Amino acid sequence: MGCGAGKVLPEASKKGYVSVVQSIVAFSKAQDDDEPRKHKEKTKSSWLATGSGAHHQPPSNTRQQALRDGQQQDKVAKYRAKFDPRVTARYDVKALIGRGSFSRVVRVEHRATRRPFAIKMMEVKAPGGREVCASELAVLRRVSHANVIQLVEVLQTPQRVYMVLELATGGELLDRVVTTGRFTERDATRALRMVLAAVGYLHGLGITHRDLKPENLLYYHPGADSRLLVTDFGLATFGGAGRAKGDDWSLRTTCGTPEYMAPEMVLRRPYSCAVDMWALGVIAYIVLSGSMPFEDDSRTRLYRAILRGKYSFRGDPWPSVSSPAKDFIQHLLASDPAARLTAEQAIRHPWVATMAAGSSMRNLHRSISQNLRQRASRTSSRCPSSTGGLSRASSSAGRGRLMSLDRNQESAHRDQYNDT
Ligand SMILES: Nc1ncnc2c1ncn2[C@@H]1O[C@H](COP(=O)(O)OP(=O)(O)OP(=O)(O)O)[C@@H](O)[C@H]1O
Repeated sequence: MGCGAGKVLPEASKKGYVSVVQSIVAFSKAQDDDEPRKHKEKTKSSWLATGSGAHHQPPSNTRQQALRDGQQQDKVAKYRAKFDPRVTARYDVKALIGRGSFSRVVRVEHRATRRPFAIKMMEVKAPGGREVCASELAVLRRVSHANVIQLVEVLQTPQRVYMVLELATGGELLDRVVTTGRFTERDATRALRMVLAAVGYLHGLGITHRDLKPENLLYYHPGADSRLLVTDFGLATFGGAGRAKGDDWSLRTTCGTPEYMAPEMVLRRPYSCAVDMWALGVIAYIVLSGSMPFEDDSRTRLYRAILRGKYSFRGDPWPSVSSPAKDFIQHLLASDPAARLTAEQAIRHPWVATMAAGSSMRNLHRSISQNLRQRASRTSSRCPSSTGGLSRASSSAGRGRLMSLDRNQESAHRDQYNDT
């Protein structure tokens, strides 16, 4: 999922939006370690770890556990030292949650209130960092919705921006699918309704997310009644969604994660917020089956499959999945963006609206988990450095998040894939 070399920057933040940020502290000077970051490393758990991942393995003895605890403490101390003292005066850094392409995310506690938060520290001096940060901030300052991660405060230095965010402790969407032991179409609709509510809200504000995928959907808390939150607005942009119907075709930058990219984006045609709805179709397919509708080691073949709209409902658990669920996916994975469901229409689709009334009791958990594990072991045998997770595995295979293709690659790219 990491943004590799060759990225083109997203649009800079737009002015004129009212900020929901409670306070902004602009620091005049800052300490900076400027440590070069060679690769993205995530330390949090993933659904894969229920099978073979290191993060979930039980300690073989207490000495090893103590060693691990010590290592974790060292890491926290290291991260704490990287934070500007004015930030640590306000927030106590408790644990490292993960790292993104331009960011480190830590769990913190507000010293005065003892309330927990996440701080996403972004390197604005890194190439591309300023733009990603500006996009994310522009969007986060504008939004306030139960299913969208909430920005609480922004602290900044010349080198870094510290976004204080509400803390999501419930794990990623697929973690929950795997760990609950029971997963039905009703559960899938429950999750998708929350995502659709968020996406409908964003599109209504004229915001296109452009990187919707299961890893960017986090549960607020571990309980069964938790809200699901859309996160990671680094590629989000204003435009393409002005009328919330996907008829504002003003976006052009090719970006996102290849497996989730809509055909019009693959073709580098002007696109709209309908690209988010395609990504939701991919997410729905994954959530119901544990497999990807479009997947290939070769980026060329992957894009061709996307352009052909070539996916199938073969193999487990598809025979057990209801026709309305498949119909829902088909209306999102519609090659013609104008024919694709909008968020508003998707939430009214009979499968979603009835919460899969006709098929809610079938337990799909076993097949989904099996497919996820099989995919993970296939990926890790091809690229042993993979730490697991759908996108992380993809990333190791060289198919992580893209910001854009170079302008001069544009026509060659279109010729290469537009052969269907
Ligand atoms: N508010 C939050 N609460 C809990 N965990 C979070 C929060 N925000 C981000 N994370 C986690 O922190 C990690 C890093 O997230 P971040 O958004 O910085 O990068 P990313 O999306 O993983 O990578 P990239 O920047 O390449 O897209 C992820 O594992 C993410 O799930």
